Amino acid sequence: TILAVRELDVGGGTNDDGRWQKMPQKLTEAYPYAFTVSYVERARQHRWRCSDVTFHCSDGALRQQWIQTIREQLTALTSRPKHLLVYINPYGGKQQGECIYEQKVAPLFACASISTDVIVTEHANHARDHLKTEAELKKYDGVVCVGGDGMFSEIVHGLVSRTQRDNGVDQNSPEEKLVPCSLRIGIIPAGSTDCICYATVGINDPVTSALHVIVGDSQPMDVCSVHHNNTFLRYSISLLGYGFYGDVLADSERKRWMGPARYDFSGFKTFLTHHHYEGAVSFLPATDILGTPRDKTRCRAGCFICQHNGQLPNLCFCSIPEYEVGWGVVRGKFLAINAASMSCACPRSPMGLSPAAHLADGTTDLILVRKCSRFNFLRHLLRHTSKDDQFDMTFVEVHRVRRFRFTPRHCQNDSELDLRENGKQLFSQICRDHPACSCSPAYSSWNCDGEILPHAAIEVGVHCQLIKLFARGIEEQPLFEDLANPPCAL
Ligand SMILES: CCCCCCCCCCCCC/C=C/[C@@H](O)[C@H](CO)NC(=O)CCCCCCCCCCCCCCC
Ligand SMILES: Nc1ncnc2c1ncn2[C@@H]1O[C@H](COP(=O)(O)OP(=O)(O)OP(=O)(O)O)[C@@H](O)[C@H]1O
Ligand SMILES: [Ca+2]
Repeated sequence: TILAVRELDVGGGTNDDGRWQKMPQKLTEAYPYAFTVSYVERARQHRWRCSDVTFHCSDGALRQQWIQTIREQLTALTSRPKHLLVYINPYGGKQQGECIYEQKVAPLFACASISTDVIVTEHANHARDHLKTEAELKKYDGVVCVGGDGMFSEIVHGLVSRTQRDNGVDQNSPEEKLVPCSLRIGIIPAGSTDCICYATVGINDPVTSALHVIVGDSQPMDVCSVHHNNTFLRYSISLLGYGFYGDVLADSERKRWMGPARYDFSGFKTFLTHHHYEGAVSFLPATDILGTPRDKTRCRAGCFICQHNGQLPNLCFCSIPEYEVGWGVVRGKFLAINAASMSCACPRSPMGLSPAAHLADGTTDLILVRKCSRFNFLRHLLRHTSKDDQFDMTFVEVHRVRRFRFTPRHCQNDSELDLRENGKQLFSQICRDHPACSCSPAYSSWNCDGEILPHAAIEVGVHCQLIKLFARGIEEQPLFEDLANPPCAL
């Protein structure tokens, strides 16, 4: 794939790649007109690199003809962005955002003749609010964020809210069908988890992501809307987790100074605390789709399942009252309730929370981990780091759903609570106020893509392919990697 072409001044010796100098002087005298073509070269583990190849010719007009023809071909590729709006979070991950952008990404955008407006954010939600109200979106072919999953989430909230407002859609109604965003989003990874980038590109590497932006890739993605009592709370793209992942996040927020290691520290602490939470999960299973959460097939570039399911009518956002038919309910005590709308693969767990989940199939995988021993929970967690099936355990169940609701036990109808239960509720409240007590507190928090939600009772619906990323999904690794990388791939 060609990225750019430029003239090379052979006589003046100004070129810096040193390649032509290796040619015998006689040859450079005979072919003094040179031009350089930059192209994408695939490296190991889904990495892409920019490589150059220089061509020499004997006459200047011929060189101009080559350059002009290649430039015309490149301009004709309408999927490639020409103007981008870039937001950089200077405080994400290891605080390298600005440096990564200036050193690795900006030169590539310049080489591909992409113009950029760059905003270094000054506070949290700066990017979100700028997109929501001020940004002149008509000027751009896409929005790029430099940061982690939190920064990506800001961009999604800004763009989705803006699109709904521009189209007169009320975000507060959980039944409303949302209007898809037209601008694509690029992520230059510079965060702590980078799970969106990892699961859509296959690696968290800034140069690879920049090249996917330049070649104009497009990957649709599902977005979950989260409501509480007919009030909009947030959107989620990767993980909604109550219990374990909620508690890990709540604890780790107090340890931001530790950087990315805070998740391991809080993970270990939360694992030892071993709290469980009681409640009811009701859900609308996706029955009309291809694929299940226990499949061996994975969502990969050009995924057939996403294409197929993406075309199905999504009955949960229309006014057919019968959609209530077929809801399932599970009540009990849970260590974790997770909804993974995509695999959530990341360096910590290369297969992810739900390895067979799809990026754009209009569903989320609802994973219910019931109360069990610490030993069994550890076995379950450990399976996330290997190829073993984390769902093949008696205390774990998984459903592929279009919608779900969670009601913590102490929030349920008074009529459902008998006297004895009311007594327990009071007891739990006391426990919440006195953390030294060894029983579990009544409520956990929801971890919504790395943000804590203010309510435990929520209602969630999946909006199929609401946004698009500058990515193409993970490409299948070729059987013989070296054959896929011949030395002079143009
Ligand atoms: C024994 C090792 C087991 C390892 C099991 C690891 C499973 C990890 C699955 C990670 C899934 C991440 C999903 C991504 C969520 C993002 O939207 C969000 C924003 O960036 N990240 C987090 O909330 C950040 C969440 C980070 C969660 C980290 C959990 C670490 C668990 C460590 C448990 C240690 C137990 C050790 C017992 C000896
Ligand atoms: N200028 C800023 N100052 C402070 N916070 C910011 C600024 N810009 C963005 N943020 C906030 O910082 C939070 C974390 O950012 P980001 O996602 O880039 O990194 P991270 O948390 O280290 O990575 P991850 O989300 O992958 O774990 C985001 O929620 C974002 O809202
Ligand atoms: Ca999905």
